[in-house]
Order: sequence, then C-alpha cells, then structure tokens
Amino acid sequence: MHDQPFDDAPLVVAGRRFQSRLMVGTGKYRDFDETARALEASGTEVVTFAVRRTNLGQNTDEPNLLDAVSPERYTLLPNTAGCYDARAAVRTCRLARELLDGHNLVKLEVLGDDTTLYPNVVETLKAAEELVKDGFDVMAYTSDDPIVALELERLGCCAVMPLGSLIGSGCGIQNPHNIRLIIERARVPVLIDAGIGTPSEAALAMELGCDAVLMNSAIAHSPRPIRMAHAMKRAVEAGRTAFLAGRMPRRDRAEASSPKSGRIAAT
Ligand SMILES: CC(=O)[C@@H](O)[C@H](O)COP(=O)(O)O
Repeated sequence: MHDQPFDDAPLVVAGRRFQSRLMVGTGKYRDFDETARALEASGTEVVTFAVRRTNLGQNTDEPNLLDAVSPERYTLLPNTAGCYDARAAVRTCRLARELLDGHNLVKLEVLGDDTTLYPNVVETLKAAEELVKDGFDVMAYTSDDPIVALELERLGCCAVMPLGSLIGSGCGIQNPHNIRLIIERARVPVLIDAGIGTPSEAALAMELGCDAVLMNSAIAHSPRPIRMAHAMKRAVEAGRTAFLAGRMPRRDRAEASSPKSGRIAAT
C-alpha cells in the first residue's frame, strides 16, 4: 500500500486543532492589505501581533488590525513583544484578554535587551507561572536551552517556542542539536520562533521534528512577501512530510545508487 503523503494528524495546542503548521506575525508589512494577502498565501491559521503596538479598535483614528485579520477566520495570538519584565508581560496579556472578550491564548515573550531581543528567561519563567495560574494558555518564546524549555512545560505552558536565532536576524537555526534535545524531551508542542530567513530553514525546523514554525520577518522583509509566504507554506509542509517519512541513514562511504545485481545490472 502506498503512503498517503499528506495524511497527518492536526497540530493541537491547548485543545485547539490546526491543519497548518505555520504561524505568522503581522509586523513590518507595508499596510494591512499586504498583511492580509500574505496571511492568505501562507495558509496560516494562527496570527500573532504585538498587543502594545497594534490597534485593535481602541484608537478609532487608525486602521484596526481586526478588519484585515478576522477573528472568525484566524486564531489570534496576542504577544507581549516590547515587554522587558514579568510585570509588563502579565499586564499586557490581561489587556489583550480584555480587548478580545476573554480570549486566553497568548504568546509570552519577555525580552532581555534592545540589541539582541534575546529572551530574559528568568522573567519569562516568572510571568509564565503567573499567567498559567490566571487561566491563560501560554505559548512561551524562549532560548534554545532544553532545561528552561522543560521548566516552562512544568509550569503549565501549552507550547514552548525556542528561537532559531535572534528575532529579525534571518540567520536560521543556529543550534539544531539543542532544538533536537528539546523535541526529544518535551511533551507539549515545540515551535521554532524567530530567526527563520528562508524556506529551507523552515523546512529544516520541521525535518528536525518541530511541531510548527512561527515567523514574521522572513515574509514581511522579502521584496515580494506574498510569494515568500506561499514558499514558506510549501516549505513547512515539505519539511513536515519529510519528517514523517524519515530521512535515509547518513553513511561515511559511497553506495552506488543503482543496484549491482538484477536484470539491468547483469546485462
Ligand atoms: C512576530 C513575533 O512574534 C516575533 O517576535 C517572532 O519572534 C518572529 O521572529 P522573526 O521576525 O525573526 O520571524
């Protein structure tokens, strides 16, 4: 019997089921029309945005993100970008819950400094604990440290999201070995979040066994974001299918591709 190449279980995060394994951010597009078209081309079902930098209708003079990104169509993932300590992150998640009528799925991101935007893991752990206690489903952006990732899971986070490399750097996955260690141990979904620059890097994340990928800059900073969003969709699907298929073993020596025995070889 032939394999069904696209037969796959849905991604499940905090009881929510998704067919797409690509989550996309809304920052840095030319306008909301371009954002909407890129999201469409990416096939994403989960859209993240920085609560502190996005108008969700509070300001009637500015375009409202929700007009371009319908909550009926997409699962919204408000994030705490711009927060540098646990207090600010918790306050930002509560604000999002209020603005979005009780919506409780959030992406926690507590940053260490302005130059690296590296996660401050001490403050991230503090905020995660408080948010979980307060009833939030917390997807946590973190470093690629396997111990920290497991601690976030232990605190009740519904997904861990190690960086591939610095946010907005487009440098790909700097430490695939650590990502593998996290995947081997975690029981909640593992997503690469940040640093993906090309479709091949997104495919690699999936080939490593990540459950999904979250990205923004690689699409928004491409000269042709809609095309790039489409390429990312296909790369994530290809990487996932390759992971499910399983790679060939690596060998130290060559092995002829065509059989040495059999009808054709014998003539
Ligand atoms: C949109 C968002 O949540 C970013 O903070 C995220 O980490 C994506 O990073 P890239 O822009 O490097 O894809």
